[in-house]
This record gives sequence, C-alpha cells and structure tokens, in this order.
Amino acid sequence: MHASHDHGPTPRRFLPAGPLRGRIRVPGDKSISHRSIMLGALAVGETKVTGLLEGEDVLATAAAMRAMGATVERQGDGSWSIHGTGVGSLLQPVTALEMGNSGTSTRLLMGLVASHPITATFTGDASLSHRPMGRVIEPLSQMGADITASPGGTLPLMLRGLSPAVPITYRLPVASAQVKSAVLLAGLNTAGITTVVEPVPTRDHSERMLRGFGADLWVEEEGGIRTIRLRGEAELRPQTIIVPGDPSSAAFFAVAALLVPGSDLVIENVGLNPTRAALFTVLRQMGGSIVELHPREVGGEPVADLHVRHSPLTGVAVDPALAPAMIDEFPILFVAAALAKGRTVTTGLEELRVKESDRLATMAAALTAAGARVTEQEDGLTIDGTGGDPLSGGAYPVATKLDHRIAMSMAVAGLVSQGGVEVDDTAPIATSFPTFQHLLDSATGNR
Ligand SMILES: O=C(O)C1=C[C@@H](OP(=O)(O)O)[C@@H](O)[C@H](O)C1
Ligand SMILES: C=C(OP(=O)(O)O)C(=O)O
Repeated sequence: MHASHDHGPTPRRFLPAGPLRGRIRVPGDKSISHRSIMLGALAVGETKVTGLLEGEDVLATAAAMRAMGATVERQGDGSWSIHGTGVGSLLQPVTALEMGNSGTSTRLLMGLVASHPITATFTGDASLSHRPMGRVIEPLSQMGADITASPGGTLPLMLRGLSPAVPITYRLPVASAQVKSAVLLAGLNTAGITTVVEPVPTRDHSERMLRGFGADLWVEEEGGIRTIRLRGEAELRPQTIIVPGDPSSAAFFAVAALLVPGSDLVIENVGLNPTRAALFTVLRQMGGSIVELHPREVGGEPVADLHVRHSPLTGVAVDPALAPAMIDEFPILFVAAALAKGRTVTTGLEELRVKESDRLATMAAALTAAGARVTEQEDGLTIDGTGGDPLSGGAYPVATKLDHRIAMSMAVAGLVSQGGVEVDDTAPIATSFPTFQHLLDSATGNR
C-alpha cells in the first residue's frame, strides 16, 4: 500500500484551463466510508456498502479491520461486502496497523481497540507521525486503555485495550469529530453509558450511523451544547449503506467552476449534511451561484446535485462559528478568496495547524508563491483578492507537505493563473480523491 509515496514525489504543473462544463460525480464521502467499514466490521452478518471511497485512507481502515478479524472485500460490481466479528470480538492484530496519512483511521481505530482485550501498534507516514494523538490518548486512558506514545503524544504508539472498560463522561476540549467518535466507538464495548459533551457541534456521521446499525444512542441539545449518550455492550445489526458523494471533494470543483469564466457545471450526488456543508454557504455569501437541484436523502444523509456557474466573488469575513462545518475546505476557500474582489478575513482556525500539514502556513506560502496577497495570523489568513484577474502563477514548485488538500487547492489555483502552478507532489491526492486529476482534465476539456 501507499506505493505511490514510495517512488518519490510526482510533480505536475497545473496550467490555465477551462471552462468547466457538463456533469461530474465525485467519489464517496471519506468520513462515512471509514465509519461504514468500522461498524460493518463489528456487526455479525453481511454489511453491503455501495459508493465507498476507494482512497488510500479508507483502504488503510479496511486493512486494519481485516487485521482484527473482519472480512472486507470488494465485489465485482464495485460494491463492498463486510462480515464483522461482533462488538467485543476484535482479534489481536499480528503486525502493526499502518495508518498511512489518515488521522481519521488512527483516532477512530484507537477508540475501537481501547475497549477490547487486545494490543495494537499504530504507525503512520511522516505527516501523520507529527499529528497530536494526546487528544484521544486522554479520554481513552480515562476509560482504562494503556497507551505508550512517541514524544509529544505522536505515532508510532502502542495501545493496550481494557475489557471491561470504564464508561466516562467526556467534554470535548477541541471541536473534533474524530475525538468524539473515538470515545463513542470505545463506548460500544463498554458496559453502561458513555457520554460525550460537545460545546461546538461537529460532523455527526458517527451518531447517525451508530443509530442506523441499531445502537442505543440519543442526543440532547441545550444552548447549542450537544450531549451524546451511548449505551454500551451494543449488538450491531448489519446494514446496507449507500455512501453519498463527498462535499469536501466537490468543494474543489465548485470553486474551480465559480472562478473559471464560462463555467457551468453540475456536480451530482453531493452530501449536504449541515455539519459539513458550510463552504457552500460562504461561497454564496461571496456571490457564488450554487443551486441545489433535486434535494433528497441517501443513506440517512441529505444529498443534492449542485449546479455551479462562474460568478464574480467578493471577499467576506468568514464567521468562525462555521469553521467546524467546513474545516477541511479552508485551503480551497483561500483560493476562492485570492480571486475575489476585496478582502477575505478568516479567524478561529487554530485547528488547521494540526492537519496533514499546517494548512495556514502551507497555504500562505503556496498562494504567495503563486502571486496572491496573503497575510498569516495565528488563527487565520487575511487575503486581498485580485477581483477576478488571474494570479501570476509561479516558476517554482509549491510545497504541499504530504497534504492532499493543499495539492488539490493549488491545482485549482493553477487553472486561474497566467503561467500555471507547479505542485511539488500530486501523490497524496490519492489518499482522499484518486480520480481528481482525471475528473479535472475531463471537466476542463483537457482530455
Ligand atoms: O471525523 C472525521 O471523519 C473527520 C473529522 C475532521 O477532523 P477533526 O476531528 O480533527 O476535526 C476532519 O478534518 C477529517 O478530515 C475527518
Ligand atoms: C484532515 C483530514 O483527514 P484526516 O484527519 O483523516 O487525516 C482531511 O482529509 O482533510
């Protein structure tokens, strides 16, 4: 696995191109794909998943669940079939669980292992090995897991689970769906009620899917604070899951179509869970024409086709309260801001510094190199846009730091530049969106 990363970087210069026209479909949602494999792997019987994202991050989750006893197979028709072990019956993996570039795999699987009587070692690539795991080590240790991490609470780490584990009430100190999910997943094999208090709502795919698999989970909301309770020793029932298209992947095409003159694009089947869809709200505030066609429900999640047309954009001050619902979309929002008229101000984005790269520093450097006017603050970027004129582009490759979202964002910046933008390494794109370059080439007519 991760073969593309073992053969050195794969640079590419993204040249001015477009317009984007026609209809496209982006791959399945990454968050929902991870969770469908994990919960399927805990349900006795066959779970069927269609539309699964076949990106490296999700494949790392699939390999880990196999290593712990589940059967996870791709069928001839492209659907996935999972036969689970049952909650409480995960097996001790024989070798280290290789998490590659994936924070979601690591943190959620640490939760699962924490309440099983097994020991697992978690390893990751250079990017993941810098990311903070203390945020999950803390609550999982309270539940009884014994965790030995590398200095700074990083990978590689070894986790010895405890069964029976101790049910806890945990108030999230950071707005993180991964921490919330780690505690809830640990709660599945824990007698009693595990409670997570969420002062700021984050993506709720775990809650929706746990309920769908038959777990006893309920949510109270008071004054914007969500309290999620899960009754442990759950018996999960296998499900048929249809994974909607990933709004975080659609985001690159939505922004590209808004920015490239003459574009008129329909992105089909985009998941629009309100805990995920704030980028589209902000782009509309900036003047973007994004219309939701045929709103419907797919697999318990709201979905629509997005009709996006080229629009002149105006800078805005982005409400920091929206950040959790667009947390992975800031790199591409910064590209939109760089082409907008006037100033865009973002704040409250400290979390971006601990993603696959420090996304504030990496985007400030990359956009500046491409000719944009960017100022970096501790908790956000301020960007003075061109008013629609193309960026100059740059002669030298921009550093993407093993971060797929930086690579895709700067690819879109290349489309709206004079000289193109060279991305130093496109290989990480395969972690979340393996068909990105093919789709971009076909939507821009560069077949
Ligand atoms: O739960 C999830 O599936 C995710 C949660 C977010 O991370 P945090 O929980 O660290 O905010 C997000 O950035 C990540 O891409 C996926
Ligand atoms: C932050 C991301 O993913 P993860 O935390 O799973 O590595 C992302 O996909 O932008």
